[in-house]
Amino acid sequence: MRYRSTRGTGATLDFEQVTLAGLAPDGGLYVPEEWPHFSHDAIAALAGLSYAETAVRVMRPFVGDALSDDELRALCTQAYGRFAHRAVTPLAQLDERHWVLELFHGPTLAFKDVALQLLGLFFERFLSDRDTHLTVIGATSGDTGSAAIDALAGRAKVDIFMLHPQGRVSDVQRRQMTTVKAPNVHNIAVEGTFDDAQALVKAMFAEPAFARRFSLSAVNSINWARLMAQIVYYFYAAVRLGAPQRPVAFSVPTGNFGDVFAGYAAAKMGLPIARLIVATNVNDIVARALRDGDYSAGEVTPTAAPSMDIQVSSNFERLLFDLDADAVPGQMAAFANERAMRLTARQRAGAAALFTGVRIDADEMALAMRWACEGSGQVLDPHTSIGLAAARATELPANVPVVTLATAHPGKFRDAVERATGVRPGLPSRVGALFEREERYDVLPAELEAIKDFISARATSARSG
Ligand SMILES: Cc1ncc(COP(=O)(O)O)c(C=O)c1O
Ligand SMILES: N[C@@H](CCOP(=O)(O)O)C(=O)O
Repeated sequence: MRYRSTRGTGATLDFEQVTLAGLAPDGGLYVPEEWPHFSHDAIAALAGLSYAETAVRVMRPFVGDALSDDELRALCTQAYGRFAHRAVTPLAQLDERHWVLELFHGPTLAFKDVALQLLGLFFERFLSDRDTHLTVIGATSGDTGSAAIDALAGRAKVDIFMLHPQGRVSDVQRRQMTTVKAPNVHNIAVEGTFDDAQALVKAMFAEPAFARRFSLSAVNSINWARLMAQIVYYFYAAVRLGAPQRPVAFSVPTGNFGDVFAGYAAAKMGLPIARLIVATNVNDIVARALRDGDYSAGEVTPTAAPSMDIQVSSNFERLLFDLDADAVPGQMAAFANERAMRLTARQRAGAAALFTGVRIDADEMALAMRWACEGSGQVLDPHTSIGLAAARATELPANVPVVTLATAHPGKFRDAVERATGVRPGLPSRVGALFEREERYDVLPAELEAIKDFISARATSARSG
């Protein structure tokens, strides 16, 4: 399998190269040259397999010869061995139609662990026979940061610099990042929004000399390996609910469009997905784009679901490329200049065939959280509740089960959950004594030169190179 950039320039890469590269030098995102196809029988054969074995089968065509079957299996077994639930991503039923897929049983309590535990091992494996020290840069609205830091802390040959928007992540999220003491971990609180942090990360990749000097790599969902690992749980859940015989719908709390794009990839690979519900909070750029073709970024509004407080949704570019590739370079240039662009007719029609965008406000989120809590005793976090509210608002054929992706543990957002339900969720013991540990982070302005200077002064590759 080879990967090409959504901006259409530059060389194609293999899986190992694409994993280490992160973002393409032309500013695009890497996508596979073609989608592997799973037949009805190949999907049926996934029934009863463990999560790790399902992961091996689903990811195999994307990995190519970068890893042998045995190597891939060993890495998946190691990554998913750290999850607190034997099913890794178990399903819980809310009523006859609604299910939640619990993606928060990893070490840092959010769906990010599913991919990042594996990505940390891929980095280690691919760097083992290279004379390279990687500088991983990332932007987080709260969950990617802690998951990436957990996956990379203390690893040889990798430094991680993680940018979060100052004051806009929950106290648990911040402490999960800032109380990690490993010397290769560097936390930066940026005076701005997540979008500012993400733009700074992309700007560093766009400077070839800087990117080369520090061997930059990415842990955000701009890195293809992240999305590849997220495709697995769509197969795992759908097969448990009757696929390939029965189609399943998914409702996905959405910000950067990575998780729901992984669902789109699963559908392209042959999984019978009846609908992908793209659930946003009031930061609804993607819901608007799907509804009206208008992809225009407004100001970010802080909400009780801070991980989705995003207006520039990186992975939407991958969808636009898959639906009408020729239009993408012009659209992205327009967006860079005006923070606005329009979808083509082909993109709108192609997206409408599978996606429904739904914007959920604070009251609707709280209502859904209470419905789950009172009806089935399930305490959901604000992001998952947005997904559930959108799922309940979407009409589907009677025999189609709807799976809402439970993207975070409610304990990460205790105050918001308590406000809506009166229940204050606890934190699982695996996160440790977060509130007793000392925090360590630097506050920097959202300015490229300030961030580059900070990285230049601390990256190991600067000392050795
Ligand atoms: C808890 C939670 N839910 C949902 C999302 C949105 O996922 P995506 O950015 O892949 O659309 C995020 C952030 O990525 C998150 O941390
Ligand atoms: N919600 C995310 C934002 C970054 O998303 P990613 O999936 O692109 O890493 C976060 O928690 O940081």
